Amino acid sequence: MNWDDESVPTTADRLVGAAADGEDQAVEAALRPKALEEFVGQERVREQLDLVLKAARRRGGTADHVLLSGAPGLGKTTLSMIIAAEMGAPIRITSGPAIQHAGDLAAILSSLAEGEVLFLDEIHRMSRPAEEMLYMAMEDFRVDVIVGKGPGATAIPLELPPFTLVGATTRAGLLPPPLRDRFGFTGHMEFYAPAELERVIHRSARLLDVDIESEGAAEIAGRSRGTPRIANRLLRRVRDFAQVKADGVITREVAERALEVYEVDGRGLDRLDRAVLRALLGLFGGGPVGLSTLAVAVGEERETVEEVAEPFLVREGLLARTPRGRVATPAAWAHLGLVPPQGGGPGQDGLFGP
Ligand SMILES: Nc1ncnc2c1ncn2[C@@H]1O[C@H](COP(=O)(O)OP(=O)(O)OP(=O)(O)O)[C@@H](O)[C@H]1O
Repeated sequence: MNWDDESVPTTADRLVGAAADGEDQAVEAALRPKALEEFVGQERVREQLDLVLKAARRRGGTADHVLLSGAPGLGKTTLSMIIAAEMGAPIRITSGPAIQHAGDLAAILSSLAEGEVLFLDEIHRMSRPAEEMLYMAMEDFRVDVIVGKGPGATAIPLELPPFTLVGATTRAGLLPPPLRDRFGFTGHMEFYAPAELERVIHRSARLLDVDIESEGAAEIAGRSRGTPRIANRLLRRVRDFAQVKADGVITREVAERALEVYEVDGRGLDRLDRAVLRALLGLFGGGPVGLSTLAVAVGEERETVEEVAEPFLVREGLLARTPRGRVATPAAWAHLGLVPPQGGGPGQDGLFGP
C-alpha cells in the first residue's frame, strides 16, 4: 500500500460531517417529519414524549419543559418543531451562543405568546447570567429585569405567559444540575440503526422524487454514521451521480460507485478518517502514539484529529484512546486490509492479545 496515495485531507465541506452545511439548511425544512408518528426511530423518546404531550393536551395546559440530548444531526430541532405542532403552538428558535446577556433572554421571554415553544439549541453554551434568569423563568414563569447599575440597581419583576422550553444539547453532562433539574422530561437521542436510516432515506427519496431501490438505500444507510442528516446528504449526492452517470435510479451498484467517487467507504469513513488510521498503522505500527504526533503526521490540527476524526473512529471500535496514546484496534487493521505486526504491533504490549 502506498501511504502517500492521497493528498492532505481537509475538513472543509465534509460529506460525512454531522453539522449542518448551507445546503442542508436549505433542504432540511422540506425533509423534516412534521408529526411524531412520521418521526423515524428513537422509539423510547417518541413514546415518552407522546405521553407528555397527550397529557398536557388533556389538561389543556402547556407541556413540561423538555431537554433533548444527543449528537448533531439526530433530530433535536425536528423534534422541537414536532412538539410545537402537536401542541398546536407557535415555535421560536434560538441558541445558547446567541444569548450572551440576560437582557437578550428577557427580550425573547417577554415576547412569547401563551403556550409558545421556545427552542434553545446548544443550551450548554448560554452565558451564566442568562442561565440564572432562565431558572426562574422555567420554574415560576417570571423574570427579574435589573434596571440600573451598582448600588442603585433595582429588580423589576416581569410576569411571563406559560411556555414550553425545549433545550437541546450535545452534552447533557455539561449542564449545571439546577438547570437539568428544571426540565420535566429528558430525552436521550441515540445514533440510528441502519434499518432506521433506510426508512429515513426512503422517506426523503419520496419527498425529493428520487427513484431508489431497497439495496441502494441499504448501501447509503450503512455509510451514514448513524445520523439522519448524513443519510439525507449522501442521498442527495448519490442522486446527483445517478442522474449524471446512470439512468437516475439508485441501485446498490450506483450507490457504491457514487460513494466511491465521494470517498466515503463502506463503513462511512472519509479521507480524513482513513488518513488518521493509515498514519497510525503505517507510520506508528498501530500505536500507542501521542495525539500531537498523529496530527502532524496527517497534516492536521490536533483539535481536528481529536474532535472531527476520532469520535467516530472510537465509536466504530477502530481506535482506542489510552493513557499512553492512540492505539489501533485489530478491526482497524482489518478495515484497511492490513495484517498487524506479530505480537500485536510495536508498543501495543499485547493490549489486544497476541
Ligand atoms: N427521526 C427522523 N426521521 C426522519 N428524518 C429525520 C429524523 N431525525 C432527523 N431527521 C432529518 O435529519 C435532518 C437533521 O435533523 P435536525 O436538524 O433535527 O438535527 P439536530 O439534532 O437538531 O441537529 P443539530 O444539533 O446540528 O441542530 C433533518 O433534515 C431531518 O429531516
